[in-house]
Amino acid sequence: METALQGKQGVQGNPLLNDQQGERSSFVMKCGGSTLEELPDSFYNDLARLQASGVQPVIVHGGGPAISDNLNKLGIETHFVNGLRYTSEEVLDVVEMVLAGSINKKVVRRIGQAGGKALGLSGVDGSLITAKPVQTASEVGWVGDVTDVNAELIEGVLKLGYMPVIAPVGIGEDGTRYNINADTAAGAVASVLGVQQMIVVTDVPGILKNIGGEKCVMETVTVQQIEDMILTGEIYGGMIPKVRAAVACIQGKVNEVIIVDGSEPGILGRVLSGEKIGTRIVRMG
Ligand SMILES: Nc1ncnc2c1ncn2[C@@H]1O[C@H](COP(=O)(O)OP(=O)(O)O)[C@@H](O)[C@H]1O
Ligand SMILES: CC(=O)N[C@@H](CCC(=O)OP(=O)(O)O)C(=O)O
Repeated sequence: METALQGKQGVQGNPLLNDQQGERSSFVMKCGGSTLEELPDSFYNDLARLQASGVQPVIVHGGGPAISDNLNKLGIETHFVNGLRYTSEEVLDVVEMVLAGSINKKVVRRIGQAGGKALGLSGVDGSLITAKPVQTASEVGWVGDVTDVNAELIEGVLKLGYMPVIAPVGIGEDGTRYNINADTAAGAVASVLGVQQMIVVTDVPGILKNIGGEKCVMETVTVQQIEDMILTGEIYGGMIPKVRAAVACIQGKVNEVIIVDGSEPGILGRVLSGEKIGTRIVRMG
C-alpha cells in the first residue's frame, strides 16, 4: 500500500532534487548521535567540497547519546522500546534542547569551519516536519510519525546555497511537539525529496550477521532478511528504526540506502564513488 509520503512525492516529484534530471545531484545523509563525536574534520571537509562542486547534501542528525547524558545529569529516567525513546513531557524538553540546540549548532559550526555553508533547522521551523503520535504512543509517549515534509522549504534553503541541517523534532497540526527518531525523519525527508540515495552514518560498519561465530557485514540485505533478523533478535535496538526507515524509503523513489561507519576514513567519497562498503538496501525492479 502506498503511504501518504510516497503518494505526495509520486504526485509532485521534485525536479531540483531529483538526480535523474541530471541538473544537480542531491542526497540525504543521516548522521547518528553514536558517531557525531567521532566524525573527523576530513568528513566535514568532504561535505564542504561536495557542496562547492554543486552537489546538494541534506543532513538529518540524531543525538541519542547526548540526550541520554543530559537526562542522566538531570536525574530524568529514560528507556527505549524497540529503539524508540520513552518521551514524557520533561524528556521532550531535553530532547528539543539537545537536538535543536547544542547538536544542531555543533554540526552547522563544523560544516562552517570546513568552509561549507549550512543552515540549521528543526522540524518545527517552518513546519518542516509535521507529525502525529505513533501507534505505540501509550508505550513511548510523545514520539511522532512523520505526516509530511516541507520540501519547498528545503528547496529554498538549497537555492540560497546553504546545506540544510535538520534536527528531528516534529510539529503536530495543533502545535504539539514530537520526538521523532532521526532515522525515521531522514527516511521521510529522502522519500519526499525523491533523492536517489540515503546514506546512514552510524557507529557500525553496516548490518552485522553472525556467521560461523564471526560478525560479518552484510553487503546487501533483502526486506525479508530484515524482517527475519528483527524476529530472531539479530537486528535490535537502534538498528530497528534504521532498517524500517530504509525499507519505507526504497518503496518510494529512493533507489538505495547505505548504512556505513562514520569513523572510516574518507567514507563519504568512498560511498559516492560506488565503492562496495557498508550495507546496501536496494529497491527491487
Ligand atoms: N544486526 C546489527 N548490526 C549492526 N548493529 C546493530 C545490529 N542490531 C543492532 N545493532 C545496534 O545498532 C547500533 C546503531 O544504532 P544507534 O545506536 O541508534 O546508532 P545511531 O546513533 O547512529 O542511530 C549499533 O551500535 C548496534 O549496537
Ligand atoms: C523517538 C526517539 O527515539 N528519538 C530519538 C531522537 C534522536 C535520535 O534518533 O538519535 P540517534 O540517531 O543518535 O539514535 C531519541 O530520543 O534518542
